Amino acid sequence: MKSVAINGYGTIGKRVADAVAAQDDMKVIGVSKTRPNYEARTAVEEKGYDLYIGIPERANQFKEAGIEIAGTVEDMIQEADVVVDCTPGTIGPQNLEMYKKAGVKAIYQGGEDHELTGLSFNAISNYDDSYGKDYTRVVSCNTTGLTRTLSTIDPIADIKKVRAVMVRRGSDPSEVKKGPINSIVPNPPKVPSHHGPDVKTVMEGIDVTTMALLVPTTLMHQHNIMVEINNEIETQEIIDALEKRSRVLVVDAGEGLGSTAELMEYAKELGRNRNDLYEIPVWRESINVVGNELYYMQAVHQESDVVPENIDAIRALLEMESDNEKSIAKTNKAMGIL
Ligand SMILES: NC(=O)C1=CN([C@@H]2O[C@H](COP(=O)(O)OP(=O)(O)OC[C@H]3O[C@@H](n4cnc5c(N)ncnc54)[C@H](O)[C@@H]3O)[C@@H](O)[C@H]2O)C=CC1
Ligand SMILES: O=C(OP(=O)(O)O)[C@H](O)COP(=O)(O)O
Repeated sequence: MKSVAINGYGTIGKRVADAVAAQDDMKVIGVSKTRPNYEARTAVEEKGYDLYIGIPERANQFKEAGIEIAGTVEDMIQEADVVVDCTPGTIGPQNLEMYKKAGVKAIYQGGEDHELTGLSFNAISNYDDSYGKDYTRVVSCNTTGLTRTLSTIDPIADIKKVRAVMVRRGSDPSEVKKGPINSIVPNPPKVPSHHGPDVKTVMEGIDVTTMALLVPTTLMHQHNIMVEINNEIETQEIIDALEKRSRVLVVDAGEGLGSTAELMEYAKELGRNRNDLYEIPVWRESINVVGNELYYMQAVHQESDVVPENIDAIRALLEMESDNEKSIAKTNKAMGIL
């Protein structure tokens, strides 16, 4: 049983904690917060996690709020085999020295640059690269979505180049101070966005360029993907491959799943923890091979698709399972992923 610490208990961290707790070969030894808010309280009182604080000077604030703490982040990581760093992008790099000093392995998230760890992770495309290593980075939610479908398509279609337009959610549901609320914003306004270069960190040699914009929605990103392919292939072969791939769902707009809102409603029907949709839904009607070009559209539940990837990254770093498909299957089973 391996011991996992989760540093930063926000959108991603709280989901990673629950996903770790659902596995039979690893356990949560602590989670961390910087403020005594409702997430800190539920972590302790509802979930039963030991809570550590990221800013030691704030111990009194937790005491005054009546939220029990077990120590500081430095204390937490002493006991861990691996720490999953789910702090915001600006904090993560500062933590690396602390992890090195404590001799603990660490997994970062997609808000960090690839250069921080020199290694990035996706369970389907490059699990082996992180096997036994000290530090890796699970690529961002959008990059994970692109990588899952492209690495399923490449072996049968032989991808020549990819061009994608990424429609990104403006903010997460609880981010009340972020927008846009009445605008479509090229973001970044320059091309490429970070997603194309990021896919290259987990799919060596792929030619992929992306452009991105923000829209006023809080749940799900949406991708429009154009792929030039070398192999002659039928549309149905692409559909079959995507249907076989776990963590990817071919969905029918005609069955009432024609929008991101309906997909999130579908996730509620599935009865998942927090109504999460860990899989990447691809609209069946959009999948179309025309000559040497493949077109498709997909969506990404930004809060959850990277969560199972973090579990597989733990198994890779700690050499708990050498076969990526076995780790993926084990994670999927524990989390009820299709
Ligand atoms: N929200 C999303 O849609 C996704 C986020 N990511 C990445 O995951 C990472 C975390 O993002 P979120 O969970 O959205 O952020 P968040 O803001 O929801 O949560 C961050 C957590 O870190 C805590 N924190 C802040 N400073 C800290 C410190 N010094 N020590 C310990 N904890 C500290 C905060 O209190 C908060 O609990 C980022 O790299 C982000 O880019 C990746 C995929 C999707
Ligand atoms: O990794 C994400 O998106 P991204 O892949 O578009 O950077 C997450 O949705 C977090 O994005 P944010 O850093 O804008 O909150």
